[in-house]
Amino acid sequence: MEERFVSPDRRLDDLDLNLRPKRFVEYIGQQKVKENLKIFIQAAKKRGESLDHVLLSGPPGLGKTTLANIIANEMGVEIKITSGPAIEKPGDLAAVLTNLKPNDVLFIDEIHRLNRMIEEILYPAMEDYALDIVVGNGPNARSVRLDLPPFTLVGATTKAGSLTSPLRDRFGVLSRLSFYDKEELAQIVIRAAKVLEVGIEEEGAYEIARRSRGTPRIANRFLKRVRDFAQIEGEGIITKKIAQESLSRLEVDELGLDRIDRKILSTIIEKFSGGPVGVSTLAAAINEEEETIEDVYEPYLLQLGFLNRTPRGRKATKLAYQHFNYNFEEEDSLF
Ligand SMILES: Nc1ncnc2c1ncn2[C@@H]1O[C@H](COP(=O)(O)OP(=O)(O)OP(=O)(O)O)[C@@H](O)[C@H]1O
Ligand SMILES: [Mg+2]
Repeated sequence: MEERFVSPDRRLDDLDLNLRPKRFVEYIGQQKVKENLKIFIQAAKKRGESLDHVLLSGPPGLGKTTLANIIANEMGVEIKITSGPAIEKPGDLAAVLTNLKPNDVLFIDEIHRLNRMIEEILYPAMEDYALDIVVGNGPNARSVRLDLPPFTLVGATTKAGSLTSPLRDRFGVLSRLSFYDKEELAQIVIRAAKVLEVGIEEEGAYEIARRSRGTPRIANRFLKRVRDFAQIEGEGIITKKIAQESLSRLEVDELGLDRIDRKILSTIIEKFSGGPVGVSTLAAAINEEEETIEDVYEPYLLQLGFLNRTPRGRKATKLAYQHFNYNFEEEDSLF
């Protein structure tokens, strides 16, 4: 299968766990989020308490899992990792909760995919560090309350809007990650190049940064491919020229858009006269999952100002027409 740099498939990255920053000093960017968390962590440690529950939201690959691990490291506690879809039965959650030690971090990835029944168990756990379980059945069934140690729930989601409000309200800290700017991404690439032990010129790092759609995961994936070109066809050092040539060969344009982005926009423009078109219709037209379009591709196209979300569907903007060399006709004015 063709390689997809934008893909949220995390298995690709797990091969390089050492690329993942372990402490705040190595975690580049997200200044506001970082500064706040640092203070909350210091204060919790000073009081000898657990950190308040933290919700991390933002598009794939911006560093939510990384940050969850850093929080545990900085607190000096252990992290237990699970995910919304992995917790199927109340017993699954009870097993995780009862294994926590005081002040530990419980990381629930894709927390918007928890089912309602599990959510209900989570509420008293988050609020009172208590687990209500039903023992016995039929007329003998009764509810027993078990005490849990104080702990920190760190939830991660690409869809903060899909969280139920009772769940969202139980988080004390809501941190929203945003796309990284070019300087930050260039720093991330330079740091990763050091870890991977490949030479890189600053201009080369910027060339990768510019095309990484504000996303560290994509920057690191590009870096690894460009490294191959540099080592086989170059002198082993990533220069601007090598970075440019290899990224064009990977069909990533100078804004970091790939074949799927181009397909999304050209379809809206050619087949749907620029939109509005509903995301399900669009997904069927280009043979992609609706969720992939919404979670993976759209956030960056919206950020670039190439796409508008309207109540009736997606519209391509003038900027998109211009970038892909289409003729843009202004909408008829009523006046
Ligand atoms: N601030 C950062 N500084 C340096 N590297 C980073 C930073 N954030 C993320 N990375 C790199 O990007 C990779 C992807 O980050 P991470 O897995 O934490 O993203 P995520 O937000 O959890 O994505 P998903 O929503 O798909 O789970 C990490 O393995 C790490 O190498
Ligand atoms: Mg993650």
